[in-house]
Amino acid sequence: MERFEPIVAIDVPDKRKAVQLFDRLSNDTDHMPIIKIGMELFYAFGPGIIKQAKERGFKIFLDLKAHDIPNTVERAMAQVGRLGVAFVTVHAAGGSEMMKAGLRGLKQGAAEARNSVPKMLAITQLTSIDEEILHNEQKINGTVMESVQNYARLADESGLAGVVCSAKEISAIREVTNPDFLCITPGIRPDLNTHDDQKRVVTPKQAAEMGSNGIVVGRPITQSDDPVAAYKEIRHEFFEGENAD
Ligand SMILES: O=C(O)c1cc(=O)[nH]c(=O)n1[C@@H]1O[C@H](COP(=O)(O)O)[C@@H](O)[C@H]1O
Repeated sequence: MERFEPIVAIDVPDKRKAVQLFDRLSNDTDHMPIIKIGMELFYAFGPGIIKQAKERGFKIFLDLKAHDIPNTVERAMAQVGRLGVAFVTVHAAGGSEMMKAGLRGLKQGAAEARNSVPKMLAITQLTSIDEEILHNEQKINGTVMESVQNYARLADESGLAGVVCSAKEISAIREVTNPDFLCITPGIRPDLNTHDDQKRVVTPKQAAEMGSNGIVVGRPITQSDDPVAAYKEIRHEFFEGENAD
């Protein structure tokens, strides 16, 4: 099973803080994480911030969670394909037509820029959603697990590389998807007493045991007094000591 280096979500408001984290995570670690650039940094600093991370040797997970009509997503993904990133995200709730259009655009943009095609991942149910929100606000019957499983099947059928989900749903997803389908899992907390706004959380070790292909971790690293030490500890837990820093 393919397992990626931990994906560190650099959810910070200013460029200086972001670059400081890039420097520390590239200079002070033997195994560099994948860097996740999300809406906060990208809306403020655009492709330039990706370039700054790439210059330090990082692979980039660009998390803009596209969710729009198929034509708009196709055209947006054509632009993303030109940026030379490793992963991109779309919402499975946009439907199979949207996901297929996004993939088409991504491949076209990547080919034009002679980049390799980024892995496209579908958001299933955000890890901040629980059954109460599913039932009362989204008006979806059934369990979170069933909804996530349904979206994963749809993403796999649409040709995507994988999904973003909680590690808790991996075994249900594996029942309905191709063997090499990726499950990338945020909602990671080394200390399960600290949830923040996350609802479906597991530890790095539990994520590994549940078959996660890669963990996404933000605040437990970026808000730590020592982000490098926190990263190393989380990485060590995920890889259970093998190959660890
Ligand atoms: O797509 C994501 O990365 C994502 C999906 C999801 O369901 N839940 C989720 O938390 N994320 C992202 O994962 C990161 C989690 O951050 P922390 O809760 O600080 O570890 C954030 O950047 C979220 O945007």
